[in-house]
Amino acid sequence: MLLSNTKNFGWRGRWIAWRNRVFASERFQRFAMRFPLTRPIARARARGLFDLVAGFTYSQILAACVQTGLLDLLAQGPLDAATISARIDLPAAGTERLLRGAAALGLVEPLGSGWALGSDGAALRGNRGIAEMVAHHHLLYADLADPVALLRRGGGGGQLSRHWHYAESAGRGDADAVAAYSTLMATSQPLVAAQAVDSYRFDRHRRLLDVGGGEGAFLQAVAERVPGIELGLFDLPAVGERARVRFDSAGLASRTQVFGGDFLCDSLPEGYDLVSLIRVLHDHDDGPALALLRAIHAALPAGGRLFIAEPMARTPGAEPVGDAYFGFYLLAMGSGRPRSSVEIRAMLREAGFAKSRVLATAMPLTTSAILANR
Ligand SMILES: C[S@@+](CC[C@H](N)C(=O)[O-])C[C@H]1O[C@@H](n2cnc3c(N)ncnc32)[C@H](O)[C@@H]1O
Repeated sequence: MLLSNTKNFGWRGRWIAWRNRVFASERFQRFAMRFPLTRPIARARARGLFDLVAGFTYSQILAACVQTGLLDLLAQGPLDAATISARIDLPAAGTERLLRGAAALGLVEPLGSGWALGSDGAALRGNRGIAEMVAHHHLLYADLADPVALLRRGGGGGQLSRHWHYAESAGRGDADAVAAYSTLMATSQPLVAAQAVDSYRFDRHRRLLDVGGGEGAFLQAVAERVPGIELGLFDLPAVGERARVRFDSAGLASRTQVFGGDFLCDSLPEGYDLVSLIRVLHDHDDGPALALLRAIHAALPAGGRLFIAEPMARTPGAEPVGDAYFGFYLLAMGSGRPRSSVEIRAMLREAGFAKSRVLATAMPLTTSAILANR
């Protein structure tokens, strides 16, 4: 017996059912491959489907490139395979296999009798944060080895939730527990900071408090752009200590104040006319996320503003990053979910913010931004 009755889903349901019957039919697929006008589309769709099927293998080739230092090595200039093999400490056959796989993905490219860095390899190397993300992905992939089991147990309980200590033990984490994730956040912050700082006039404000500010990399980027602004950072005490070290060595100690605490139960410092939440909201389930927005609303003066930046779900052109990548990443982490800008703005209204708007960013794939008025 059929469970679904397409009639219940209106004309769109009927259209989708018809389209899917056509796309699934072998006769149509054969026709689309042969007919000159549909052939390029058929090939592109097949390639897209193959990438979906093979994505994990591609990621592991990239992981091997990062782990062996292959991309860093070729960034110094082209080399022959024997030298590469000796330098990355793989047997000749393994080196050849890796080079060919990486070349197929645009990470390296053959050059005469040797090998050079490929254009995508160069772009990846240009951002240390990406290499750090790739390097920690073994934790995610271990948790995703059985995705159905992960979905059944409701997330968490694996390697990634141990890495993000606060996901398992909300509001806690000693120096050892916070070290690895804080380093990852600080090295990947350039992916976000430049865009966030470009998307809004931070110089309209006198005092900025970055809540969940990590090691202070974002505030350091703001300080470089906006000379007069006073800066505050709120994070778990062990993370705050790391921020203090960064501010001291960057000569920012006199402009910054660090507050250690748990933003899920401690009140936030007042006297800041701008609060920022950078890659923080999506880490938390709806209840705590709403409580945090309410706490920020309470700490802001009338006319104060909240700036939120993180990758958001259902961002046009960047859909897989939200609900696919972060949807499953945060599931494995055991806390939070990616939200669309529409969902975040609805939460802001619920928390008491009078108005909010989406700000344009250069690369919504990594960073979307919202500004809310108290
Ligand atoms: C994903 S990191 C983002 C760090 C930084 N904003 C960035 O973009 O690089 C989330 C931060 O929130 C902090 N955090 C998580 N739960 C917290 C809590 N209950 N109280 C205070 N800070 C917390 C973590 O320690 C971490 O530094």
